[in-house]
Amino acid sequence: MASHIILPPDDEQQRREDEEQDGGAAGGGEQQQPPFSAMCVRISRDSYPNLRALRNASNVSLADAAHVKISEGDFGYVLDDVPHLADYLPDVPTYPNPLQDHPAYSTVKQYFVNEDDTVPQKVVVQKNSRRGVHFRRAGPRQRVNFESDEVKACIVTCGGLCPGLNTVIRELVCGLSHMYNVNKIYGIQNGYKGFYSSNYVAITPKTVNDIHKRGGTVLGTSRGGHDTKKIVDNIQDRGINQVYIIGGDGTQKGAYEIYKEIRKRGLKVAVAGVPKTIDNDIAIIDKSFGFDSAVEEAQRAINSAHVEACSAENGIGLVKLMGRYSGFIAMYATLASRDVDCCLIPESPFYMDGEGGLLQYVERRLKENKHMVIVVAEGAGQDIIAKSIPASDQQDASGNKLLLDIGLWLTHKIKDHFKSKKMEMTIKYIDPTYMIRAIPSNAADNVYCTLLAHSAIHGAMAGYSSTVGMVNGRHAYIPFYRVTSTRNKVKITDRMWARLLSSTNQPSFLSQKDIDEAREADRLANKPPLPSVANHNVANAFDQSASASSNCEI
Ligand SMILES: Nc1ncnc2c1ncn2[C@@H]1O[C@H](COP(=O)(O)OP(=O)(O)O)[C@@H](O)[C@H]1O
Ligand SMILES: O=P(O)(O)OC[C@H]1O[C@](O)(COP(=O)(O)O)[C@@H](O)[C@@H]1O
Ligand SMILES: [Mg+2]
Repeated sequence: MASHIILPPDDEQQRREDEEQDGGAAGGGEQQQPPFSAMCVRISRDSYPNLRALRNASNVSLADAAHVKISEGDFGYVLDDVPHLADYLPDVPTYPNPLQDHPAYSTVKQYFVNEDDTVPQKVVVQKNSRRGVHFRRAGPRQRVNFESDEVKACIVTCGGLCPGLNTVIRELVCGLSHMYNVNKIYGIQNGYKGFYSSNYVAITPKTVNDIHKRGGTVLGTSRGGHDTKKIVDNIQDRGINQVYIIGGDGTQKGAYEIYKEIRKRGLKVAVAGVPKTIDNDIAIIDKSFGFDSAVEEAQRAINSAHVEACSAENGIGLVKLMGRYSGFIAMYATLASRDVDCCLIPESPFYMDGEGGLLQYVERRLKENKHMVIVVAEGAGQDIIAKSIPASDQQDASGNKLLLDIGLWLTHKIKDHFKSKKMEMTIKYIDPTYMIRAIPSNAADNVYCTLLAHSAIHGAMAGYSSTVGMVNGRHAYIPFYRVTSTRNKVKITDRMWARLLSSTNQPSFLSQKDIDEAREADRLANKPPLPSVANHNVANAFDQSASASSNCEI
């Protein structure tokens, strides 16, 4: 992985401009800070020449650097922009947005989003803060790059299930049809491989009318099967010009590959990613759709575990929840429930035996309360299980590591412990993982899915290719590379995890070394390595925004 971005090698003019800029930026004195009151900051196109800021964002491979569009404004303002059709098709025509004649929208005071509106990545600032990184605000544009009858859109869902998938599909179809009068919309079946191995299915508002009441995805989904060339060949052959891709981090990586191939071929095709993940592990965005529904459903399992535990002598209820690398569902379900005595997540190491270990805590809790509830995220404690069970290193078709069953393993360990102590106890292990992600989305998620779908449509119609997402409560177009280059994780050095520890009263299980390591990891994650000749304005902006990257933190 490259430590920073470089300019495309063929852009000699840009290189010269950058060198001139370097001098200015390095020699600049202190700038006065503007008032920072609005969520969306308006910028002027002329105020930010294009830039060597490219070199300062982290986690972007050299090959991707050519696709990064970063612009600078005053007072440390940085726009991390998304690609547009006009970037490689300079003569792409524009048309008035048909929404302007739509009766439902005629009363809206300012329906169209100003082209220069942007959304800040960080909203908590200090008096002297630089303005930091911004994303292009989502929403309908005055002019679009597609005529309604020219659009041939397709929708695909990839990866694991998540509540709300059907709602997003429904709202994409209804939004395209009702807002933009698009009537050529196709469903790709069973994930990425469906682009080249199945028929495309025509979908209309009528056929999707009731699907939001059902869990799963009516289009089907799968892991693996991403073959960029075959996918783009099919898009090209079938004349598709808007591709809506709903899926998690793996899917968004795939969407980015598709976009790059489309651009390489010079096709007039917009790619819109709608991020999906029940684990809530997608970077930058506030929260992924379906997450609230999943946390709500998890309460039912935790309640059952509590009832079982309370009804037995020394009863333990153990609930395993999803969360491969990120323990957000476990953390939020625990905080919401208040019946949980211990929550274990992948981000927070723990140990079983000895002073301060899990077994000692369980024993103490049973002696005090006669019952307890443990919530464990599926990715927790994989390192300790691997010590007792040889790890197989198996992967799923998408290359995700297959996990060992921490719930079952803990159940046996706890049973063995109390047996050796000759202490009566009962443990009930509940694994509701697939039940939680197979439900339909709740009301709040349904609304969220609708807005995401609409943002995706407005962006594609206006010629942008990006992932859509909510950033600090406002919808934004986020570059693909940004959502795929890091993973959102629970920060055990943040206040939210402290709240959890204080609500469960569990030990933190952390040694000083663990804490130091966690702090160091945060520090490194928040500080992109700087190139030798740095533009400090932009570097600082990235610094600040990175420290705000822990979404779901209050
Ligand atoms: N690095 C990648 N490049 C291209 N496609 C990918 C990449 N990682 C995953 N994919 C594809 O994205 C799809 C979904 O990925 P997966 O990891 O299973 O789920 P999710 O998108 O929910 O994380 C799969 O079809 C997989 O082949
Ligand atoms: O059995 P499957 O379908 O592979 O799904 C299991 C995984 O799906 C997840 O829900 C995550 O799915 P995504 O990667 O699709 O977001 C994990 O929590 C879980 O490990
Ligand atoms: Mg994933």
